[in-house]
Amino acid sequence: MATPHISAEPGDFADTVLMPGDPLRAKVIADNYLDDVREVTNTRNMLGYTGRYGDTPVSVMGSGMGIPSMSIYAFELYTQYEVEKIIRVGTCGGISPAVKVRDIIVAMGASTDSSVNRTRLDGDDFAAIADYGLLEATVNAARAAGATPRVGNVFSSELFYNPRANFFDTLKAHGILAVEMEAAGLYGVAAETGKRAVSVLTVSDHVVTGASTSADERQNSFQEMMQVALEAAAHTN
Ligand SMILES: O=P(O)(O)O[C@H]1O[C@H](CO)[C@@H](O)[C@H]1O
Ligand SMILES: O=c1cc[nH]c(=O)[nH]1
Repeated sequence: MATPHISAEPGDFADTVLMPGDPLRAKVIADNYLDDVREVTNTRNMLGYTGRYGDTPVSVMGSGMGIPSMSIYAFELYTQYEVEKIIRVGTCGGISPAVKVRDIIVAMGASTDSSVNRTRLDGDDFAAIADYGLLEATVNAARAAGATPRVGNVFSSELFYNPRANFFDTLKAHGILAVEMEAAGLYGVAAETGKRAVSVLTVSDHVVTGASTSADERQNSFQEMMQVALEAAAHTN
């Protein structure tokens, strides 16, 4: 039975779904990392695939950009397709001076200017946090791959082009590692539905220093992040 936004049948998704923002990235992941792959949804071109990573069934599907889009897909995957774990695999802009382009960031928490989680809590603040088991598996997988993951708080911004004066300075002063646009929404949906989530991000550019990655570097760091996310999927109960 399809949902308004996903055309898959019950049982088409694996227990764990990797979600990049870009649906074409989902296709790249499916084509390059999964065996026995089949497309399970393509409504609105938001492509989704299910296959195997080694012995582990894994799905991958685009989330689109921003908390509203991620929230729709995550909610339907958790509540209609028995998905238990979502691993967001995305890009982010570095904020902290401790963070460099190509670094892997694991979002332990996600602050936001979005009101979605306050809506859930009738106006109260909500600490949007990753599932600890997924976080630990992701950090372990990154270390095993020889990377030094940065683990901490990111900011999920409603606006990519944010007009607030001193916006990045304020985030930096509060220890925010990086800015992106979905993690706080994903963590809110996971909490609401009693499911699990983590966000692993590669730093594509540094919004404070102005450093950026070449297309090749972006591709390499994305591949490293994918391996980390897939290993975490394979090693989380
Ligand atoms: O690379 P993805 O996963 O799309 O993530 C980042 O890139 C998009 C903005 O360019 C936003 O979705 C942001 O969160
Ligand atoms: O949301 C994002 C993603 C990458 N870089 C940014 O500056 N913002």
